[in-house]
Amino acid sequence: MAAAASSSSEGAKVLDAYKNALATAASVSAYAMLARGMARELLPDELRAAVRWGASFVRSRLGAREKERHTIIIRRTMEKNLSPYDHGHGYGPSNQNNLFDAARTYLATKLNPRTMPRLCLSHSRAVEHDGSTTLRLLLAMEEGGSTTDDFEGVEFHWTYMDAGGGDNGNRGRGGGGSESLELSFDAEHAETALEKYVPFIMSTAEELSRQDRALKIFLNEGGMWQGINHHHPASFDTLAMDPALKQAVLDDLDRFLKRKDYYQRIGKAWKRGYLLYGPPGTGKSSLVAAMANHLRFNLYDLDLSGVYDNSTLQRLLIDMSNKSILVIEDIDCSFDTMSREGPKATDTADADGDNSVRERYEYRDREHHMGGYHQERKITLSGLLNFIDGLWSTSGEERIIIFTTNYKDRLDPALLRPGRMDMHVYMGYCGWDAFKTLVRNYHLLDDHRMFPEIQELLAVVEVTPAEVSEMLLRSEDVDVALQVLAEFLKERRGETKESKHKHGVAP
Ligand SMILES: Nc1ncnc2c1ncn2[C@@H]1O[C@H](COP(=O)(O)OP(=O)(O)OP(=O)(O)O)[C@@H](O)[C@H]1O
Repeated sequence: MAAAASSSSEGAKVLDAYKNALATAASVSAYAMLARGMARELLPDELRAAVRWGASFVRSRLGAREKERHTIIIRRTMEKNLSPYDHGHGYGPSNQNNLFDAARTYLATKLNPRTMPRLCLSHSRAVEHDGSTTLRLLLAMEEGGSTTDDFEGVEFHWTYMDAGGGDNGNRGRGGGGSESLELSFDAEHAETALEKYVPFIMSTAEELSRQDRALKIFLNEGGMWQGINHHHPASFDTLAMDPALKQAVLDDLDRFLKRKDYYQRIGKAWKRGYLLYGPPGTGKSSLVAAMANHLRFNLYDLDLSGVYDNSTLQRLLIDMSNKSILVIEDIDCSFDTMSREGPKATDTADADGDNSVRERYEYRDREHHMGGYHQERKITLSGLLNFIDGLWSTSGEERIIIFTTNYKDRLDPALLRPGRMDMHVYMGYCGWDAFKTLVRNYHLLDDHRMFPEIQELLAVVEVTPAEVSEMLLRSEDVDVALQVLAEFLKERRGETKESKHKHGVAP
């Protein structure tokens, strides 16, 4: 009985001790919570940081050692003495840290408004290389906000800090000196961060800005470029042309974009030349627009009749921005085939005393009436080609030059020489594949009972995509439109037969 009493009092003691321990634990955690709350309210930032450091130090001594972390601070503006462009003029746009802008543009694609409860949204006006502006909507983190990005299996942690307090995204360029982005990662990944991740951010941001940019077309007037917005709807999807050729052009453009290092390594100007040829109305201009839209490059449409000497041409070429396309349409009309070189004394008349050669040179040297006075036209094709080769090999990147012509056989051999134009693209009459693209564009149609008849007709009739487009647009009713097209093709077939018969050609 005594034993039983003693064991029950032992049990009560154990229970009491357990209860006490529980009460102590509860009050410790309550105090800890209370202390954390008070510390948040009362302690200054520096002291809180010191306490955090102390806690992490104790943790690292007591528990498993934490991995060492590194942090890179990317400030919005560079320190005065760090800016390579600052020559003591104080802060200005030259102090803008491009990496900050690039990181913000990149991070905007990583922020998810569905999962992140607080984000900033700004509508900013970005200034492009050519001085034009583009409006951009940008999501950004608010002060103290953070996000994690996974790159090649490594976690990169981003935090946005603003010692000046908020107002994210509404500052003018050069303002916001207290803003920064902090990039932290495990120390062992420092190399990946600097050598891969940061360059990846820069190139991704550049690509994103390129996609955003409003395109422009510049025309030369009075020796200067005048730009207007370029909203041509042509795309490689809507372009009616041989599918294999279309793919080859697309692949060539994409390869060109990716080859900066390659061009640098082989010491060649980062440029590419295309010669587009074919009858009128086969889509050469449409292809130029599709290329500009695909690359998001501005177009510079050079009208050589407005360029009177090589120095004007040189200025125009120098004034072009990078990532642009220079187009010279109907190149066969811009130069006489013999005007490539200057006239030599012996060339002024040919062996028979015929003056035709001289006359042809005179095309080049003919005086042009310009604004009330006469000026000699001195621009030559060799001048043009040399300027382009020379200038672009020393300045300018990602340049494309496109010549178009309806008559390739009339072109100067200098232009057709291998290596001069990288790709010759023939834009031909409307074939079956091109027709299917057009009918899909205009009538959202992939099949129709009249297709076999039209396919047969297209195999024997020379008709341009422009003519087919016109017939397809005659009616919104696809049955009527296809009927109109079939009639047109039959008529053209009849004309062709008649003409062959007249000229004694076997049909
Ligand atoms: N291959 C094509 N794909 C889609 N549409 C085309 C094509 N070819 C012509 N078109 C239509 O015809 C119109 C005129 O074509 P475009 O100006 O591109 O031809 P072009 O070959 O440049 O003619 P030109 O030699 O007379 O300048 C275009 O606006 C477009 O609507």
